[in-house]
Amino acid sequence: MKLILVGFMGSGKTTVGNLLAQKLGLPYHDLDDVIVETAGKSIKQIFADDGEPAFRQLEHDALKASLADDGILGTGGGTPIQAANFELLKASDVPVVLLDVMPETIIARLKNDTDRPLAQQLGLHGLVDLKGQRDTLYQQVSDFRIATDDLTPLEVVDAISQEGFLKMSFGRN
Ligand SMILES: Nc1ncnc2c1ncn2[C@@H]1O[C@H](COP(=O)(O)OP(=O)(O)OP(=O)(O)O)[C@@H](O)[C@H]1O
Ligand SMILES: O=C(O)C1=C[C@@H](O)[C@@H](O)[C@H](O)C1
Ligand SMILES: [Mg+2]
Repeated sequence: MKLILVGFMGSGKTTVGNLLAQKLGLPYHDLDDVIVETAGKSIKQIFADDGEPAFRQLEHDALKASLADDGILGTGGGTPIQAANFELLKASDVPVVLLDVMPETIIARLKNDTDRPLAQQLGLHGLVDLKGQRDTLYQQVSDFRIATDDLTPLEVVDAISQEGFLKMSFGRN
């Protein structure tokens, strides 16, 4: 991989990752999509049938397999929180960018979402607590942080593109 995006649900990893990959002419890989393809069912269905631990094992296997691929990787919101995944991300020499969001932004972006099982289980305020529990790990795993609350997805792409590591990795802007 050339760049990895991490951040909480609704931070924009999938949206921004797709746009960034398009801009750079690189493939985009979304870890949640890799998991769905491998399992042959939706994330919601994996949680319902097999439980969260089974989902986390699939997620770990997908991360390990994907790191060797070329392109941009958008992780799942919980990916860096699992210790083994945190170690994999820290050990890789791929720049990790944290897309950050304030609680109000998460609530605004996910209020009509029905596909994220944790959002359904915890409710919007439970989600905000979960983000608080995860924030330190998101920060520790990442090389660079962007506060996305007041940026459009394209502005987030521009902010990433302006970073030195991107020029180094891609040799262009
Ligand atoms: N910068 C932004 N400004 C406004 N809306 C955004 C922005 N980024 C993402 N969104 C919107 O927020 C919602 C969630 O975005 P997205 O699916 O990209 O998040 P994610 O980080 O991939 O979440 P998950 O971890 O659950 O996969 C989408 O409806 C998307 O259009
Ligand atoms: O934050 C999380 O733990 C999750 C985020 C999504 O991307 C999915 O990976 C799944 O819904 C779990
Ligand atoms: Mg996503």
